[in-house]
Amino acid sequence: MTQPPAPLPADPLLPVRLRDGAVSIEGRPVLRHVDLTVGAGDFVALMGANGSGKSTLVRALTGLRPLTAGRLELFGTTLDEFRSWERVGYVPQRTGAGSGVPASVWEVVASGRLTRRRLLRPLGREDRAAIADALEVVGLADRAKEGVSSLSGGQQQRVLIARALAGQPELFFLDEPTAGVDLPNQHALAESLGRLRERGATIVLVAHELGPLASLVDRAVVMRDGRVAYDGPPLADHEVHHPDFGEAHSHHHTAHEHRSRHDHVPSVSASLAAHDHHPDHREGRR
Ligand SMILES: Nc1ncnc2c1ncn2[C@@H]1O[C@H](COP(=O)(O)OP(=O)(O)OP(=O)(O)O)[C@@H](O)[C@H]1O
Repeated sequence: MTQPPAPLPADPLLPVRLRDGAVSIEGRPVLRHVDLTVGAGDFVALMGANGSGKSTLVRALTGLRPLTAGRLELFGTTLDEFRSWERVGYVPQRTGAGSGVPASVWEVVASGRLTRRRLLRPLGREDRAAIADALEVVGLADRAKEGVSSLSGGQQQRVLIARALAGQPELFFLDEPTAGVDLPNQHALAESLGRLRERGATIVLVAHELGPLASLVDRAVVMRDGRVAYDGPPLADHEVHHPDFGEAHSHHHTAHEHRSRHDHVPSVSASLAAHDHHPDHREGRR
């Protein structure tokens, strides 16, 4: 008989703590026995093959997909009781963000301010400043008036990030922000995320390959078949996709262990480090 996990003392300093999490979809187990702790200021990459459960895990961590078992706490509060959603930003997988939507870049980013605004109040000075700042961070301040659909895929991705940013969350989840994004825009994205990280944000993102993000990531969590197969310093992209990859690499850390490991150097081949990028290479920059 399996015992439910005993609750640990709440730790409001931990943005995410999932213990023995499971998700079943239509009776099929998609996540099993997932333990994941994310400390304040961590930059975690969720990696793994297609269908390994990365997106489902992110949805579970944002409360969008209910856990069928386990215990999830955000900032030390169990999901059932958690109300501070303004502290959490979520950038879903891009599905043609602007296609057919006649909204301007500014409008889309302003919509991310809704969680902070009081109901039916017009945007105040603080709201406008947060929107302008978010556009600045993603390098699209000069495109604010343009229609989202006129932007490239990579720029649309940055609009979505700015929308989440406008709400000034402390914890960001991004699902495959670099998917379908060309290399110059991946660099621009890495720069934006680097700025967020400098501000002390906690970032959890799904990535197939790290590319220009490699120099930012301080921990990789590799999913395999609905389980965490590896949790530790980033691996080179070819290691993650190696067919022999599996339990032998498993290396779970407790919150305490993790906090003491902040100074390790990512072992990823970071040949495309963000700082090598010249701003003129940014797509759409004028
Ligand atoms: N809404 C759904 N209905 C049915 N099955 C689903 C649903 N969402 C996910 N699954 C299944 O759960 C498994 C994990 O999917 P998930 O999207 O989490 O994987 P992933 O690692 O994010 O994959 P990808 O890299 O392709 O996005 C897959 O087998 C998928 O088919």
